[in-house]
Amino acid sequence: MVFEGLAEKLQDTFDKLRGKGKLSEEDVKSALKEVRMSLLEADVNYRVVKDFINNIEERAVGEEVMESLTPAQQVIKIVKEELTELMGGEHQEITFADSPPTVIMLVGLQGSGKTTSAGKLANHFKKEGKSPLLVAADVYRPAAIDQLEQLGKQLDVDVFQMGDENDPVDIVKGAVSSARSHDNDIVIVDTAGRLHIDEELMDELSRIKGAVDPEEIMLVVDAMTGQDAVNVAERFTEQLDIDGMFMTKLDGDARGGAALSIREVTGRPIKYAGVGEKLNQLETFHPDRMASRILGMGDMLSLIERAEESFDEEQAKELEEKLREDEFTLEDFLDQMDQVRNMGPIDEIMGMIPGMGAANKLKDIQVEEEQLDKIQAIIQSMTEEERRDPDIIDGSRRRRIASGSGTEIQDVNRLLKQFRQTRKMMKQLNKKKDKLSGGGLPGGLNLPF
Ligand SMILES: Nc1nc2c(ncn2[C@@H]2O[C@H](COP(=O)(O)OP(=O)(O)OP(=O)(O)O)[C@@H](O)[C@H]2O)c(=O)[nH]1
Repeated sequence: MVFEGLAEKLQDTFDKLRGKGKLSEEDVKSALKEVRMSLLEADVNYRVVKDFINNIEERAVGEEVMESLTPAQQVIKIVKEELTELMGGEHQEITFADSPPTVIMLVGLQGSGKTTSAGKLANHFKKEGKSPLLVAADVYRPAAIDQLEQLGKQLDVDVFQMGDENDPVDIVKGAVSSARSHDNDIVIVDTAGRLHIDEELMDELSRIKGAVDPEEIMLVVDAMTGQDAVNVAERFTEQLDIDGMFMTKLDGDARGGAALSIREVTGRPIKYAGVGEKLNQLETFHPDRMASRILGMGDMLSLIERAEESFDEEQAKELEEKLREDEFTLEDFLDQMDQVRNMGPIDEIMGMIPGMGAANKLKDIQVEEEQLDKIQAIIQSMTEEERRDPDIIDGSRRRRIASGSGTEIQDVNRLLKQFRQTRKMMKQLNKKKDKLSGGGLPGGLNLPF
């Protein structure tokens, strides 16, 4: 889960503070000492931690907070505000061109996730109704061109390429004029990466920048590389004057050192985050929501957005219809489960629900994940007919399904019972909803478990 280790420690510190009632200056100072340690252990840049703690101390150790009715809450509120500020305050949008196309140039080291992120951005903008063009400007790694072509096919997005024998500057120029004539309003350029920053790479990127004057130079950095990512970002900012960052692999970053330091060190904000390998696993980066998640206060807005990225509008409508007509089958149950799992690991999803965030409450989630695997295996072991009409599943069929899925007969029984209850509940919920609003459940959020 994103920032799992850090979140757990900070939440422990604040739980202790909450338990105290009245706070002394000493209490606040010792809590801040713990916060400081946790941030350093999370690999946050030393200078950043120092300023951060000083700012909080200045605001928190004073009469106003100490004398308030809820001093612990006040301290936590200040920490949340400062964490938000640390990550850049308000979410920063990319700059769109007055007259399209908007050119987004993705830069970064090899393996940072540039090509995948280009695909994610194209998918994201397409869902917003735009018409993106992906540009293959990495001519040194022929596989990168193929990879982009594949992504384009998968997403049904246009790809511009001129093979690997042309100058990237000419390719990008060609792409921009092609976008103009084909009404592509966003051009996403996948540039070459190197293992290390070198003059040749920077020179090429500068030439592309000079030739097409992109609205947005976005550095793709890998969160898992911690302070190395921060150093890379510093160099790219100095040499190329980047506008913002796409931080990848945040899903695997339990510490959070790069995400928490990079804006303060470079002065450039994170605009998007990658939270998985799949193309819908992109998050618009909102510092306040991220701070809220770290402090265990949940993040419903990102959860809803993630659902919107993952759920297919058409499927949602179909499902709603089925629920209404009472035709919801185990097949649909399985589809829904797939879609929910598509949103990301269950612990991460749960962490976005207010009150569920406390990382220590999420320890059981691993078990939940196994439970979901089991359910999936059971349904997959049924025949099509059984999935459509579970009432025909008698004793001997149950035995067959259990052995086919490597589960116990009780597991099959439990699932069938749960399914019947869900169906009943959905029907009632739909009736109520109909009465209240004359409409069905909101698209895509009909979770059957
Ligand atoms: N878990 C996770 N993996 C990611 C994410 N973004 C990219 N990856 C993975 O990181 C690896 C490298 O991604 P690429 O997109 O090929 O990297 P690249 O920067 O284009 O590489 P070069 O073309 O060599 O410069 C792939 O295995 C991706 O699936 C992310 O947000 N989370």
